Amino acid sequence: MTETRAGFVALIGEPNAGKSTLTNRMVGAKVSIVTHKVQTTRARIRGVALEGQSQMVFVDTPGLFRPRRRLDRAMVAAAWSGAADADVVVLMIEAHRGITEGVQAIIDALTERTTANQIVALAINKIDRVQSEVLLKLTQDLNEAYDFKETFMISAERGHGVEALKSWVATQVPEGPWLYPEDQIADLPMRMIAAEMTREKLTLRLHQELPYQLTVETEHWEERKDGSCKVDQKIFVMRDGHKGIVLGNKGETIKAVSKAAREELEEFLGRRVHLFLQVKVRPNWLEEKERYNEMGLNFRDGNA
Ligand SMILES: Nc1nc2c(ncn2[C@@H]2O[C@H](COP(=O)(O)OP(=O)(O)OP(=O)(O)O)[C@@H](O)[C@H]2O)c(=O)[nH]1
Repeated sequence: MTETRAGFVALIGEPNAGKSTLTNRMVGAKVSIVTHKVQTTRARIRGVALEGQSQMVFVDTPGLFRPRRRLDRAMVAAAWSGAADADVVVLMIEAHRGITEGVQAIIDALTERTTANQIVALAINKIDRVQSEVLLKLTQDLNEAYDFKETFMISAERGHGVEALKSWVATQVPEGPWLYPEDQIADLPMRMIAAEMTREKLTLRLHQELPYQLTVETEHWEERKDGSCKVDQKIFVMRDGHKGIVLGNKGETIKAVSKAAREELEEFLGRRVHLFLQVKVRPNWLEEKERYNEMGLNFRDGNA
């Protein structure tokens, strides 16, 4: 009864189906610190959601059906790998678009690409955009086309049906220990995650040169009316010489880092980001950082 459950959940669907919106809703504020650390493994982890004793790890299937005109077989095969490891696969469809060519292609591939152990469900999204008759007919047609274990009608944006879907998925992931310890999925303010992303890109770019001698802080986060956000970050280094290294020849290092971090943040948030990086020399940041960490720790423990 109190057995823990944990598993991988893949949301698949055509671009724009609402996968990011749904993930964000299900994961909520609990964005995962592992998100950007586990990316090098096969599937990219979008977030970890908890429901009761269940841990659901949402994996991304990047660019699954992007080639809209001609579905290049090799490309689709590669993209399916994210879904292949998932315990639960949720196909997301846009209600108002119905069974498009792309949706049909995914359904055709489902039988071949999924194994008997995998649970495949259907989520018809954007139900706010259609009449109920249309929805019922679509549900029927889709379930004739494929034997989905369960069908959900949702509006990821408005939140309708999302809780039902989440609770159901929680019961479908296999019994077993959690995949990520709870302290790794503690609430992390988005600012910290964004800073961590930039720090990681710097570390990757600079290799051994100064991995732990710099720190990144998000100073300002502004939500813009057009849906994008503006993020200002400061990179603190200990010496003038380090500043030069971080900037690189004609600023090329900082430019590359900024681009990589921005792209990752955009993908994570599912929207446009304007990222501004500034390098500052602050000889004592290491000690300050320790205090900061301590505060961060207290912040998390503060719930108790
Ligand atoms: N009307 C309506 N719009 C929605 C709903 N869910 C998502 N959207 C919108 O659909 C668009 C695409 O949503 P995303 O979540 O970015 O879709 P995605 O599947 O992650 O897209 P890719 O990243 O291109 O694969 C956004 O403009 C959302 O605001 C919904 O329930 N109703």
